[in-house]
Amino acid sequence: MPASKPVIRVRGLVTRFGSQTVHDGLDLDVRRGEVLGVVGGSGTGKSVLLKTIIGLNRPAAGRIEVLGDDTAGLDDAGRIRLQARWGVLFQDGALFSSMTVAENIMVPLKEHTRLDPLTIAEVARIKIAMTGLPPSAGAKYPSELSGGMRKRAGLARALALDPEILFLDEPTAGLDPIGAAAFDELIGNLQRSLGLTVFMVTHDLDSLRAICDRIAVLIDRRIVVDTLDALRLLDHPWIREYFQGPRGRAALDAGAGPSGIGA
Ligand SMILES: Nc1ncnc2c1ncn2[C@@H]1O[C@H](COP(=O)(O)OP(=O)(O)OP(=O)(O)O)[C@@H](O)[C@H]1O
Repeated sequence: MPASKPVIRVRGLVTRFGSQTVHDGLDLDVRRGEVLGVVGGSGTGKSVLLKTIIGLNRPAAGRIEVLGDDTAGLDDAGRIRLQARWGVLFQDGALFSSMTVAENIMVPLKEHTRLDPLTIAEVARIKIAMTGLPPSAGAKYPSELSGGMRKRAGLARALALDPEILFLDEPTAGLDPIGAAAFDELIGNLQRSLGLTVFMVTHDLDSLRAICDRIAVLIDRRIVVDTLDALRLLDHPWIREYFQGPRGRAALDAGAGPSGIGA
């Protein structure tokens, strides 16, 4: 794929639930290797956008291309092949509670590869180590882990198939500030070392500053996307309140932006 072609390309997206229109002609390009933070007021359709891009929600209109494939035009086999090229971490980790962490990580490997059981177990061990969990976490059930460890386990499962794109839905929600900062650092390190493209829905201003190259703001059922510094200058009431309010200023003035690829 040429470097200029976006990894995710959304055009004219319309999403409706009954009479409620959540997205109305939304356009978005996500560039290869960037960390895109998706923000917006509560109920503006951030999670629905993520779910629509990964095919869990059917749009009313519009076109979504992921890694060059028009997602609406895929047959079952094509969809399964594409799904193997992304990983998703939902807010609560979405782990299977009846399986150990290692077994959770093995699920996509068993579904999408023909690796032998010993290799699958070895890959699970590697993913556990990559996400900063102790080796002993592999044999534990999700209920035996802290919230932060559960997120790491969910991340390990999302990375099981060495995806090109990582979708994160509020990855630091529910973590204390130290846990959240450590998780941001982990995502940033993994993104750089693995060359991931990251689509991250978040409310966390610290995460935006720490690891996002660009920010997509859901406003008026569409998206405005730019660097943090450029967005902060925009004269829109929600953006002003979000970035220039006391919490925004405290978080964003605490340090410079990431040294990522920028706009
Ligand atoms: N399956 C569904 N059926 C009907 N309405 C839905 C469904 N999923 C989402 N919605 C509605 O779509 C809107 C956008 O929801 P979404 O979860 O994307 O918001 P969000 O921006 O992620 O909000 P928050 O920041 O509060 O999590 C909301 O009004 C929600 O009630």
